[in-house]
Amino acid sequence: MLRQMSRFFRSCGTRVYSQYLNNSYIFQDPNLNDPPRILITGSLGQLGVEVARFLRDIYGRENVIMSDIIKPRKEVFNDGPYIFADILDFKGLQEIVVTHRIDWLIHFSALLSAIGEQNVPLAVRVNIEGVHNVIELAKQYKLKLFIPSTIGAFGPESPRNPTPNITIQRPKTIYGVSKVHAELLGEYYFHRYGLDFRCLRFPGVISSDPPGGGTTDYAVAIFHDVLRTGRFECYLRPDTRLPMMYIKDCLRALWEYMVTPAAKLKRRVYNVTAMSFTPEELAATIAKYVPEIKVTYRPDSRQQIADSWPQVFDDSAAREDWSWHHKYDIDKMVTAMIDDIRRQYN
Ligand SMILES: NC(=O)C1=CN([C@@H]2O[C@H](COP(=O)(O)OP(=O)(O)OC[C@H]3O[C@@H](n4cnc5c(N)ncnc54)[C@H](O)[C@@H]3O)[C@@H](O)[C@H]2O)C=CC1
Ligand SMILES: CC(=O)[C@H](N)C(=O)O
Repeated sequence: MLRQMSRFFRSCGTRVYSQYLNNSYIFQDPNLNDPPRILITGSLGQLGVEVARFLRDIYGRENVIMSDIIKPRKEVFNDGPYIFADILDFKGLQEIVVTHRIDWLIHFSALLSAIGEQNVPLAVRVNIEGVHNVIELAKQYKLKLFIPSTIGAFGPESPRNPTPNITIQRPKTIYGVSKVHAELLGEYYFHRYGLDFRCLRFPGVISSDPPGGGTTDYAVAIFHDVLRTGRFECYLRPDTRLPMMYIKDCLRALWEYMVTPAAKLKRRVYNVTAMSFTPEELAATIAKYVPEIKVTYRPDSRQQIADSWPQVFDDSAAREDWSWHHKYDIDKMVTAMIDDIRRQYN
């Protein structure tokens, strides 16, 4: 149904289609008549599956190629092009870009903050060598390159409330170090070679898909546990405030940023966010809909990571330069998540 609507609106022209997608906000996407061919690396993770679905609805199923090193679920495999791509294999990536005539590269492959600390050498390879490969590839084939960064690119010496777009960045995880590296390398390639590098620093992203080993994952796990059992044991202290965003805002931020004309961008790396809350505040909001909820707290090593991250993220530069605005606050996100997860379990 969504696909049929998308086709209908697309046939009406850019303006109408964009209005339909954004509801109240008309966003001009000049790519609709000649859709880009998009490769997503690490596409079987929490964000990749959703981003692929979102972009396929806009640009057509065949134009968005999902890739990863793991075997896809049947539904993912049947939903559109899926190929094996190891981001450590430069020649293999070259072959994919050439064979599939890729225009945009969305680079999601990474080891997240908590899992990265458990295997630093692998995180260095995937998060740093992987970026070297995709950035060279993007330069060689003149691709538009999106690499997400994170609130984890800041550290204890950064101002935490709020954390501005430009400030001191001394992260204390290999994940954060690798993301600062990607931000700086991307900016360098933009200035030195004119590479169309784009990077958003996302906060914790909340969706019903399983997260990949981060510090903000509690805000996803709590919904699954509470809706199944009524209970949740949180690995962060109840007062740990972190910036967050619902998946639908994340998808729209990524797309709106990708189609913003280069002339409007005053920088290549932007903070984006939607809300900030603590586990205690999240539990209280869920309790409005699931009154029997019982949450206990047992902080582990992820507490130290969270304590070094921003509490409130200042994304005013994105709001000024390309009109970024979120639509989901904590209440709207909680009701959407409860609906999403109830549908999954029914
Ligand atoms: N989920 C979140 O809350 C946030 C995510 N991000 C960034 O967004 C991107 C995607 O995040 P998620 O989907 O949550 O991560 P995830 O951990 O769920 O997925 C990462 C994917 O990378 C793949 N991968 C690992 N090694 C690979 C290799 N050698 N070659 C190809 N693929 C490989 C994995 O198989 C996995 O499917 C990451 O770069 C992450 O840093 C940034 C901020 C917040
Ligand atoms: C905020 C992120 O980058 C990620 N979800 C993590 O917690 O590692």
